[in-house]
Amino acid sequence: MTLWIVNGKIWDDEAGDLVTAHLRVEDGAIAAIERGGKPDTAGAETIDASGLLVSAGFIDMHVHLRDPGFTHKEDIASGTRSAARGGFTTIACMPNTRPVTDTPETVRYILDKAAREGVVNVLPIAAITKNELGRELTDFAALKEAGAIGFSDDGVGVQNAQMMKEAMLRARELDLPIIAHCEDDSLVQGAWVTEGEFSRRHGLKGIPNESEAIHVGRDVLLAEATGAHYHVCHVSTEQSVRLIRLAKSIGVRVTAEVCPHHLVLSDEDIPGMDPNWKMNPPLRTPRDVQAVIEALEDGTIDMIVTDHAPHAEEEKAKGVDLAPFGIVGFETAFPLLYTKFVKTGRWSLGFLLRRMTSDPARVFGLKAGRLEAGAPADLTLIDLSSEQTVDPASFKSKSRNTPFAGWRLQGWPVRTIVAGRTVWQAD
Ligand SMILES: NC(=O)N[C@@H](CC(=O)O)C(=O)O
Ligand SMILES: [Zn+2]
Ligand SMILES: [Zn+2]
Repeated sequence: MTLWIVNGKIWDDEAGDLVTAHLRVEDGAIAAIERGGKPDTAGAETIDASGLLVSAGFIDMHVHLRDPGFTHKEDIASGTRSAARGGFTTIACMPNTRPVTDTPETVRYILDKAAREGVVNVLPIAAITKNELGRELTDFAALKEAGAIGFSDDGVGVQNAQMMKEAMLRARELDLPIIAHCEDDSLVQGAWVTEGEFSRRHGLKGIPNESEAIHVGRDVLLAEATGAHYHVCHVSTEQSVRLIRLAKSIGVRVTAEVCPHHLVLSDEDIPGMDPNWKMNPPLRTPRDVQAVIEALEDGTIDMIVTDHAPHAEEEKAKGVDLAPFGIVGFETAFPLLYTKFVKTGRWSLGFLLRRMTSDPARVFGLKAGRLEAGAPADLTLIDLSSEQTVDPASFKSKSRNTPFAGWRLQGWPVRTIVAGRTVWQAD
């Protein structure tokens, strides 16, 4: 079956600009990209993308689908629809579910349910330790065999260095990454905001930057010693950036990600005791925000991820001390970054797209993420001129925990295509 997507604009790296192109899709894959001219679409299904950006579908290597076990927050059906609305076509889900994704059965449950009820590609990440308790490693080989693409105890840090070293040795043997949530528990002690202006003004205990960076420092040394691919989750501090930059400069196999909220918000933006501004890692100081932006720009940080972390309204309503950490991310990520960094002239559109498509694909060895013949026809169509106000009530996610409600943003996805099939379209 042939599908043509005609008259769209694609980013051309050589030209450093948008050019008009027509994409021919055959059997779920991109068969050809024709620049300019008028394609012969006779008899084929055709999508007119006039006035729209056509990008490779976004890839998000850090998300929480809450399935199994916390399906009142999100499930695979709602989470993948939320992803599709945000323009994401491949997502990697974290194992802090119930049960924790620490057995081949749970990995298979996720893949089976995603195949039946999901609308985008779902890549399961399995736990490093059983029940994410940090006491005993999971069976990495069996988890890989079942379909896990990497290992993480996201939600908590692996506190024991020997445990982490052993994990890296085993991951190295299987050629899969360790994807680390970096947090030293002994340095955190119940705080919910960073040490900074906000915590001082309100007399709150703060989460110090070292609680993250101390794990990064430890783990790049372990990655150097073991040769494992070590990927740092949601980098938020200047100190972590410095360590990753140093490790990369000496050839350690380290890669890293950053979330939109850590690029756009600092602790000084927190309006008050609002649980929708509570996430882990916390919003850091303006100096840290500058450091992670520069790190993303110079390649120290490889990619953007949302860390989509849905929580139910009644859970977030418990107040800042009791509410769980986390904010939803899929449905605001692109317009937020387009508005804040591309519209303002700081980044080219091509740069933003790369960090959301081909860079995660390169780091994790995925076939998607590129607009080229032979690649899967996972595509996102975006109206770069459309302006909308963020309305959590419109989210496809089951949860609404966002600090961006009411923000006026530009550059909204309008249609998401996975393997040549439209999985979401704006009304
Ligand atoms: N980021 C968060 O604030 N929360 C995540 C856990 C995590 O990513 O560490 C969650 O699962 O809710
Ligand atoms: Zn985490
Ligand atoms: Zn997470």
